[in-house]
Amino acid sequence: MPHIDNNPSTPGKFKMEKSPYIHHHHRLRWHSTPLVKLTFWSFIFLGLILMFFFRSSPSSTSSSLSSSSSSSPSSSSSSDTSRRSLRTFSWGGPSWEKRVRNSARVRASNGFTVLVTGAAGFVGTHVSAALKRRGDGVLGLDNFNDYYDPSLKRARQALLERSGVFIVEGDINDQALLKKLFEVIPFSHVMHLAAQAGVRYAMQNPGSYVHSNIAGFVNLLEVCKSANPQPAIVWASSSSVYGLNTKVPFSEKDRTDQPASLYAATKKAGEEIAHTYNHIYGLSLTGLRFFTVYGPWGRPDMAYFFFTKDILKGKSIPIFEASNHGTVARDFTYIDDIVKGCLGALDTAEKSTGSGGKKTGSAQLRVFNLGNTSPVPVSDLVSILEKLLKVKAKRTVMKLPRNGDVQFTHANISYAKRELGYKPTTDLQGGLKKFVRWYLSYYKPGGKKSAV
Ligand SMILES: O=C(O)[C@H]1O[C@H](OP(=O)(O)OP(=O)(O)OC[C@H]2O[C@@H](n3ccc(=O)[nH]c3=O)[C@H](O)[C@@H]2O)[C@H](O)[C@@H](O)[C@@H]1O
Repeated sequence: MPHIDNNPSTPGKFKMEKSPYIHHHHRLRWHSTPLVKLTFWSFIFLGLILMFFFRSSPSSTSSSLSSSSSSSPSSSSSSDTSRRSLRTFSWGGPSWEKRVRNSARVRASNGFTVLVTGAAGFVGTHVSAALKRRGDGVLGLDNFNDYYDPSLKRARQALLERSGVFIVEGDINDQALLKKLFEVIPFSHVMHLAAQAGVRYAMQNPGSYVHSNIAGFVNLLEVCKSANPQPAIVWASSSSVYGLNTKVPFSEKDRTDQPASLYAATKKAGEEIAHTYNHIYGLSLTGLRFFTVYGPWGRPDMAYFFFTKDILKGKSIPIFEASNHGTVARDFTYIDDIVKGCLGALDTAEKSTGSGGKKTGSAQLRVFNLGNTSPVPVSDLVSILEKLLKVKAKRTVMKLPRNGDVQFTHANISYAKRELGYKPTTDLQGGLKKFVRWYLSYYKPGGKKSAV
């Protein structure tokens, strides 16, 4: 976030700081020249305007930022980022508070009160809807950034609204907003899914990953540790933390100190940060390492999604392969299975132990793989899509770019099975069938929506 201190110092500022105190006689000299006086006061005036501009973002506004580009992640620029940083959100007031309370109202006996960050995102929408369906109180939070087409996020929001879930518009970096939410609702759980996602985009906009996945996460944990009662937190880590690990299938005990992308490094940092907050403040924390989640209402920046769009358009699709024609594969995991894993993690999360910002005993700290245990080569993913779409893809085989991608992922899920009762039941063929059905109805030719 741009800060007033980050503005380059002006010559006037420099003179202001140095001259009056260190070289007193110089100060007298400049004040004798009208031109110097004019320049001096112009800088003061400019400085005041700048100060007013930055300070006038009220505390009820947040620094959005997290991300990036317009519809395509590749079109971002630093000016985009700073423009977004100044985006404001309005929140507060009696009718806003009423919507917050209604949304968070628990309907089932022993139901939870869950704050879902990233609720307009792919996983966030599905998890919020599932929690609401079973009678938990759910409040969403999302900054609706334009990393990918925000109209899809708005459509998900409308979907949730119909089931009674209100999404507060704001950023996880906005401490005043988070504090306010905890003042209004004593959340029993936080499902933290807000993040800057995407492996390859991290090379174009590294700051957005640090801002959302590290600074935003720390800000959220700061508010949670001071809340009374402290909530239990379940949050999204990533299969990418295994990085260059070659031992398969990936087990939670394997090394995760060789991330291949900044994205992976920020998720790994999140796991270490979780350890710290658990250790110092007694926060109950569960990290879920998602393995390439796909399905209806998915993310347009992911391969299965834009392959579908491009196959339908007759545009060629780049299929990555490793050196020596090595297969690139992913343990694609269907959204409904991931949702079950998220609910299982919430249901088995123990209470945090801290109070008044102080730890009173040890608390639960867990990390689970949520995968499908069945890696599929990317070329097979394309073949399945061709059959479902009844269109032949124009394939362009390319070398796996050296920008963060790993060659394969494969989850060992026995720990999640034992502790969370996690058992994926949808294979890639069945899951893509549901995705394609959704895609075709959402982006109906002649319909209102156009594929991003
Ligand atoms: O499992 C995870 O933790 C991660 O899964 C995905 O990352 P990724 O597996 O790279 O998903 P895609 O970008 O959809 O790529 C899927 C596969 O298609 C390949 N691909 C991608 C893009 C492309 O143009 N061509 C291509 O062959 C990739 O190498 C990869 O093997 C998500 O984008 C991340 O946010 C998430 O954290």
